[in-house]
Amino acid sequence: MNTEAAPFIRLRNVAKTFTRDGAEFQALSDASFDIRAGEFVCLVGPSGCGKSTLLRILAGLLPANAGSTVSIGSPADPFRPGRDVGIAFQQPLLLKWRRVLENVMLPAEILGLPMRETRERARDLLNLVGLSQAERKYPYELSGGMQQRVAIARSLVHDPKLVLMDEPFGALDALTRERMNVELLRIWEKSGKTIVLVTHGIGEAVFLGQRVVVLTAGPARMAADIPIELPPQRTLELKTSEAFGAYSRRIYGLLGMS
Ligand SMILES: Nc1ncnc2c1ncn2[C@@H]1O[C@H](COP(=O)(O)OP(=O)(O)OP(=O)(O)O)[C@@H](O)[C@H]1O
Repeated sequence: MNTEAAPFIRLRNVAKTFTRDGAEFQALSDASFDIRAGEFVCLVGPSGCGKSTLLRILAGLLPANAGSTVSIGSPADPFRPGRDVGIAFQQPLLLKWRRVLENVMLPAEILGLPMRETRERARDLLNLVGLSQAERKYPYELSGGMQQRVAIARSLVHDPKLVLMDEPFGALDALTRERMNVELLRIWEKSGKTIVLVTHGIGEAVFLGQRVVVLTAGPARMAADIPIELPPQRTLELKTSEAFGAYSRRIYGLLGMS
């Protein structure tokens, strides 16, 4: 008997074809990998290789081609895409007329979850992202990094099983981005969520991911699924280590950049 727990997400031969100007266009082909519950997986690859397409398939926003297997959750604990997914994008997309706390509460409000518990949870999350002093501020009063922290708190407020992040730090300056990477790992450890994060940054993927899935363009396909065996306590010094450099070089090589 197989005693190993079934993965939380199972992808087999996932492909997506779009029709453009009357012709078929392959945006993603043959993505096959598993994600365990609580794992942090990064998807890395050049522009147009199908990263966001894969994220949209995981979010249940886009159907994959026939023949693809996308299985999330289990029959005993079925996955409900609208309810169980939290999303953070490159732009924080906060509502400018709502205060920080009210922005964080929004997904739970839309889902009709109880307000009192939601407010408490939103406060806990603002504390987790280091913004408990800012709950009554408006988005324009916050820096870009602070706004992105609000967006991360918002993605967690309805207690989703899966958090999908599409270049969440792409709009931030390099130093804030590095700081947010460390913060995100801390938030992930505390929240125990399964996170799938899309990035163009090879260093960012190696630093954050327990695994890095490499996608290539022209044609779009999955090139590798690499376990990152670096110490669990990831500090910025790690980025100068030999092991970190070796993982990064391997991914640059897969992307034809070395
Ligand atoms: N709805 C759609 N209809 C037609 N083509 C699409 C659609 N969505 C995406 N594409 C195309 O599929 C390809 C993959 O797009 P996708 O956004 O997944 O790439 P990406 O790797 O996330 O790129 P980037 O890093 O630039 O965001 C692109 O060529 C894109 O133009």
